[in-house]
Amino acid sequence: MAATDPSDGTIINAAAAELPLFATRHANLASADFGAKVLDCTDEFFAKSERMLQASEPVFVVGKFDDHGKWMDGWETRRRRNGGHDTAVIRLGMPGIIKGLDIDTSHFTGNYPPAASVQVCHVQGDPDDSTVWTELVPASSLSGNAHHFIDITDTQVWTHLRLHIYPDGGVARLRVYGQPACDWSQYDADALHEVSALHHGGRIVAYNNAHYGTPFRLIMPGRGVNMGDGWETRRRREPGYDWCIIELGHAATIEKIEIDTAHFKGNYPDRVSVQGARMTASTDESLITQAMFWPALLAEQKTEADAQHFFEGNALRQCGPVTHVRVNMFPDGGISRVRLWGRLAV
Ligand SMILES: NC(=O)NC(NC(N)=O)C(=O)[O-]
Repeated sequence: MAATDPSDGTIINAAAAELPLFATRHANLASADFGAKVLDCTDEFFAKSERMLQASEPVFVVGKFDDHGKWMDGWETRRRRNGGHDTAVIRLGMPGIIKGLDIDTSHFTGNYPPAASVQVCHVQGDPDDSTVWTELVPASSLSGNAHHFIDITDTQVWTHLRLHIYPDGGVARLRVYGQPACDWSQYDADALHEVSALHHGGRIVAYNNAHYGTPFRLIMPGRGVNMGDGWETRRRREPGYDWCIIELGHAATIEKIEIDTAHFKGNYPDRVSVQGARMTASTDESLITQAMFWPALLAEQKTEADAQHFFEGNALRQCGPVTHVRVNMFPDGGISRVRLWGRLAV
């Protein structure tokens, strides 16, 4: 099936498409890893709705059956005989602005739903009968055993989704890519905060290369689980170095930096450095053009394999409040996590 331009919201069949930009730059807010949960669903006879939120890629296990029928890796309802359609209500792991969706019907061939739609809401706590739902994706055709990437241009913060499938069937994974929102008014303005963290609104803006791994994992909570859980570039065969730009969730004066090379042993960078900049606009284009002047926050430092490196005090150069940082790896390699703690700037 031919891929079509996602900018008009057209659904794309992944079999013919590269991953869209939103899926490479944003975290999946509907991932069980972040605490996303299915709160309610009309039916889950064949396969539990919670499987739809697993971070792992869906699998098909030949010959695996349970008491209900064929074991399927996703959410699957029974065949409806009396009209109506199935729904599932999902609480996102973090409230956020949704940039794109993937309704993934991988391995559902004779039992995928022919259409789906998505509604969203923003509520304190969980939705109830009085909740007003807003349509995010109108009823759209699905095909079997395929990704359906849907570009979203909305700017509001949402807490929950309601997935409708028409009339019934199976969805392997629902992925909701977006930018977590952080309400800084709830935080102590004088304390030190991890301003680069994903859950604090940190964002990977750009990088020169990410042949292996996924750069947004750099700003995830916790330590990496394996070498795939981080940012890794291809082997550099020409002069230069690799870099990645992180937009902080809040402008801050940086007091502490962590570079964690967990699991990178034969491919950790020889050296790292960090630069900072205060930007007025946050579009990718303006960053690239303004990137001529990036004062050093952390001069080049030798790194070690599979280790956390902490830099604070005199190890850091002060350059005032920054909104963005640029992490450099010399000449190339892999980093699992980057964390920057700072005092919030006004
Ligand atoms: N072979 C099947 O998958 N059949 C049924 N589904 C499961 N999971 O057994 C069905 O009717 O959709």
